[in-house]
Amino acid sequence: MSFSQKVLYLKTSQRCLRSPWLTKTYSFSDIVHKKTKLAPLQERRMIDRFRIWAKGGDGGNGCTSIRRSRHDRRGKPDGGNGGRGGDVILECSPAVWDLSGLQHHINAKRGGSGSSKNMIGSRGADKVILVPVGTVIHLVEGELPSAVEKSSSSELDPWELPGTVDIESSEFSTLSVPAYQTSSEAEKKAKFSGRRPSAGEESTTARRRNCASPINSGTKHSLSRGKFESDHDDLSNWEEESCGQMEDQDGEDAMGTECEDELEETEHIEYDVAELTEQGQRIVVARGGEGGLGNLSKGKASKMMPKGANFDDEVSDDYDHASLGAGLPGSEAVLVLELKSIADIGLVGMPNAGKSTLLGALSKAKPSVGDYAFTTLRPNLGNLNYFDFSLTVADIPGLIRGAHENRGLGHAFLRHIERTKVLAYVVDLAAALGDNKGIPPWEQLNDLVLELEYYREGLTDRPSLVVANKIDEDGAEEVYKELKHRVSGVPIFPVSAVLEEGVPELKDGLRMLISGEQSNRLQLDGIVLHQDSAFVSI
Ligand SMILES: Nc1nc2c(ncn2[C@@H]2O[C@H](COP(=O)(O)OP(=O)(O)OP(=O)(O)O)[C@@H](O)[C@H]2O)c(=O)[nH]1
Repeated sequence: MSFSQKVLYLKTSQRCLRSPWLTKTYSFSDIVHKKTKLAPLQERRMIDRFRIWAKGGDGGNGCTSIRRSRHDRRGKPDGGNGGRGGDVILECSPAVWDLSGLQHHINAKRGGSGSSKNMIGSRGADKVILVPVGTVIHLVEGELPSAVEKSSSSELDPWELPGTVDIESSEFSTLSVPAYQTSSEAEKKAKFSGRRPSAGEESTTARRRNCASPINSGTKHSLSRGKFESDHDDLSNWEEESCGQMEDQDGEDAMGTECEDELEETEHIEYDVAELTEQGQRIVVARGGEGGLGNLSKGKASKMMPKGANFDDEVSDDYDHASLGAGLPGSEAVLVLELKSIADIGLVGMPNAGKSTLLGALSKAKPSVGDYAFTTLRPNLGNLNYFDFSLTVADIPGLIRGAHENRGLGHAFLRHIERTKVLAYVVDLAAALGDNKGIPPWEQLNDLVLELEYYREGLTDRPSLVVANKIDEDGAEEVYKELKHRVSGVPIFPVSAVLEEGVPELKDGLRMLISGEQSNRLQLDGIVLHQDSAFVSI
């Protein structure tokens, strides 16, 4: 008996021992491994809220290098600057349906270190994350996201120079950082954007840049300088480098503790700071840190100091040559992404009311249709075309009582309704007919309005109409008459989505709501729930 056969035998015998009710001795092949059948809801639940931690790539370290020759024994500095770290970018793409493909922690690449002969380190690669159309960004920590032009990262200039000698530049985007208050606005911007603050900005608490965000530990970098022998006798050209020799000194010094104290904040979310609504739209959520300066640029930077000021004297404490050479950490941000579909018309209704079938009849969309509840797990979008313009229709997953308390798909679809201009309440005329145990259409409407209002007050306060679906079913005509009797204030369209009957009239009705010719709203006052009905069979 081979080893694997022994293992199988042991497993089988153990299984038999654990199951005393089994009288028959099962051979291994008799044991059927049944795959548990998952409900469709469990299989592909839509993720429309997701928390991410984004971190821009750290800047590469500057290089310290001296180039000597037989004609120049003392040598000249020729260390290149470190490359800028990559950005974390969110890109809007219609190819993505929900936020399930995302990861919680997203890091862009670090910039390359500079090298001798004034060679600049490579720019760290951006991390581009695709998110669906209609993604709204809420900010928990970090800097506000900033929009970028519609261009792919490959088109970005790979030789984009880090701050280098332009240390007084203030052209960087003026992003505000609401959650953390520090001594000056300028320092605050620099701290979170991962850029090197200008000399003026650095004056008081320059070392704080080492704790660029509350997520960073107070890790301090210092450059171990290369040792140069100026009286070297070798007549050939040679170079000595100490590129990227960085030491991480763990443990917190006094300044680190100060930083942490300063940044202690309770979580405070800024809602709706940005949204991605168009294909290709890009937003930078975490910026890469600037690269450190090579010793060539450091020399130039010191020459740019105001006359009379000595570079070393002025900033020796906090902003010395060593720290200039270290790449700055990338900025960090904690965000909550939320998906809210954008559509002109939202089809709202109970499960199985026929919303998906109706969307298919109104547009060329082909959503999945099933005779079980919650066939639709994510909003399906379709285009409703008129001869002169077109509208977007969203089939929003079925709503049940208690959805505002997150029952059923709950908030997963309620938030999608927020971004529709017009509501079409789809009711099933046949829900309570004969043996069907559903609820009558007027009660369906009452529940729908209640759920929307419980979720967010005023959500139903937008132009609406009622689609009385399944008019083709036996007895549905009478229910429709009763419905018209009980519901007032909104137009009601009898429709058979399956047979596409009544669809042209419905299209005209929707058009009038969108154009503003009609602005009826469905309100609870307009629904009569209890009255003597002639339809005892319901
Ligand atoms: N007789 C009849 N049946 C219809 C009509 N419209 C839809 N149905 C049927 O009703 C069932 C549910 O249709 P769907 O379009 O999946 O309903 P839904 O409202 O999208 O359902 P959820 O995805 O659960 O929200 C399917 O079996 C359809 O064939 C109609 O006009 N007449």
